[in-house]
Amino acid sequence: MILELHQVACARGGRLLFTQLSLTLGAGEAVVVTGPNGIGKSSLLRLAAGLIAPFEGRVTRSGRIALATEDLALDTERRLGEALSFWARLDGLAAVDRRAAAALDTVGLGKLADVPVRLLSTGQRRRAGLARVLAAEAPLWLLDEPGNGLDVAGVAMLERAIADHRAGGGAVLLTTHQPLALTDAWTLALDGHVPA
Ligand SMILES: Nc1ncnc2c1ncn2[C@@H]1O[C@H](COP(=O)(O)OP(=O)(O)OP(=O)(O)O)[C@@H](O)[C@H]1O
Repeated sequence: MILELHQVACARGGRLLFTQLSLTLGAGEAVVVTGPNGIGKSSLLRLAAGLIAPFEGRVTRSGRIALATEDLALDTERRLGEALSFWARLDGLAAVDRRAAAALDTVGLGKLADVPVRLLSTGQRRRAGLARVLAAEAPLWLLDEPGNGLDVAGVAMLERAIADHRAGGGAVLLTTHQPLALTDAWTLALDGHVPA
């Protein structure tokens, strides 16, 4: 088990968003969270990441996580390669520069390692966010709308990265409004968990 949510309820701003949500993610599994704007998809990822506490129920994780949201979480003043190495070092990983370079190559940004993060385009920022996830080598990926702003090749790269991560025993919980080609992924429709 990489992630388990047991009978979880989530409240934000004093409002109950969803209740009675149970979910188990094991090695190689992927769950796609669906639902309309504002239903609580990002909140669910934050719960899974441990950034917010459940109102009720229990969240259990067995290892490190890599979370990618709208916020790039890379130092905008650093060069891209250095910004990625910084995170990998913080995660206590070895060979951080090599790891960062490999991740940048995978997302197609290998030539931009020396460019300051603030100069990246929208899609390049998305790719950089995925590079941060790749470099973290965490078993659990939590991806909030990872395809936003990506071109066709970028979406294909994202799908491949997710497949490789799962093939290596990782798990993925993600939200998306756009269709992504993910083999044998479960869909979790949050609509079914909105309190009456
Ligand atoms: N820090 C916060 N304090 C209070 N309310 C919040 C907070 N963060 C989110 N909310 C509220 O929680 C609800 C769910 O937000 P969330 O971002 O989880 O939705 P979502 O399903 O991801 O939406 P979208 O599809 O638009 O990204 C919204 O009504 C939002 O206003």
